[in-house]
Amino acid sequence: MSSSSERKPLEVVKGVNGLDKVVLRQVNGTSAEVYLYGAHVTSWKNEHGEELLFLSSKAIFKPPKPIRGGIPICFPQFSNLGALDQHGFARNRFWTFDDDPPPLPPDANHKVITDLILRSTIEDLKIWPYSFEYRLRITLGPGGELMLTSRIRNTGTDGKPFTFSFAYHTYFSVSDISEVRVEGLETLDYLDNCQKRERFTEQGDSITFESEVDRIYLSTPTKIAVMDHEKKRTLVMRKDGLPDAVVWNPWDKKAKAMVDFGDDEYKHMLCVEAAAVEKPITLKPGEEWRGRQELSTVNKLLDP
Ligand SMILES: O=P(O)(O)OC[C@H]1O[C@H](O)[C@H](O)[C@@H](O)[C@@H]1O
Repeated sequence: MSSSSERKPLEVVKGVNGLDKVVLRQVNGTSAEVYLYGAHVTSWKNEHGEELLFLSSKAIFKPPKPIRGGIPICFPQFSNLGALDQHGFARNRFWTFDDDPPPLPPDANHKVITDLILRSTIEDLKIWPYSFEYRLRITLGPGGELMLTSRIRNTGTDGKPFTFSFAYHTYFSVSDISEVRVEGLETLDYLDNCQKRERFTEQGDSITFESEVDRIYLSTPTKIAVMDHEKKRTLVMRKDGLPDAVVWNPWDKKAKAMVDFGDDEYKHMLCVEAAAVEKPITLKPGEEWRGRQELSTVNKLLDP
């Protein structure tokens, strides 16, 4: 077993079914992994090696099926809000290393960074007739904070603008969904996918879970906290350029209906998805959009 000092901060290895993945490691023992397939983060571990993201034991690492868990990228369409397949095609594509990354920020020296890139292909243009370049920067900070920064540019030369919706579809690992509380979404309006996507207002002082939840919270604060009572741990999401937040737990019935999801796994996961849904983003040729989320943990329950 190589010691942490020998293990490289950034390494490309073969993952499940021989799919390439990038492993990012910090000296404090934190780590993250991202598959080139879907630019899909599948692991984010704290300094004790505890996994903070949920990955289904039945996840199918076989294109074109998206990986169930981790952080799927929903682009250029969230859910069924458009003519494409559910959540668009970015999560079903092989991304490449951005071999010409933009210059690193001045404070990069203690961060581990990898850039992945997706460009429109001839095939993609048939289903979504817009040229784009999508750069995803994944950063593991010195304290183990995990940051995803998406830069999406309209590279079209035909003068055509394009419009897209987007989400980082983050699956958090939780001890017991009935012991989880979400802070930061109180009093907000949401669209309830379990009630024909009708608009409601959140009444609770925090969100708890006793049944299926599938809500698009609108114009949310930049910080959302997921409290795991059993672990006495708070998962903190900070986001920028992503005004909405989707909260999803399939509960028992939907769990049983998903082949790539264990019947009881709904008890140990919660999706909180930084998103741009209510107001899709329009880019003219040459324009670039940036959407960022940073995940971190606090080893206590933050006061409401
Ligand atoms: O099964 P998927 O295509 O990955 O979608 C999984 C879930 O994603 C989001 O959370 C949507 O709000 C849900 O309605 C959907 O069921």
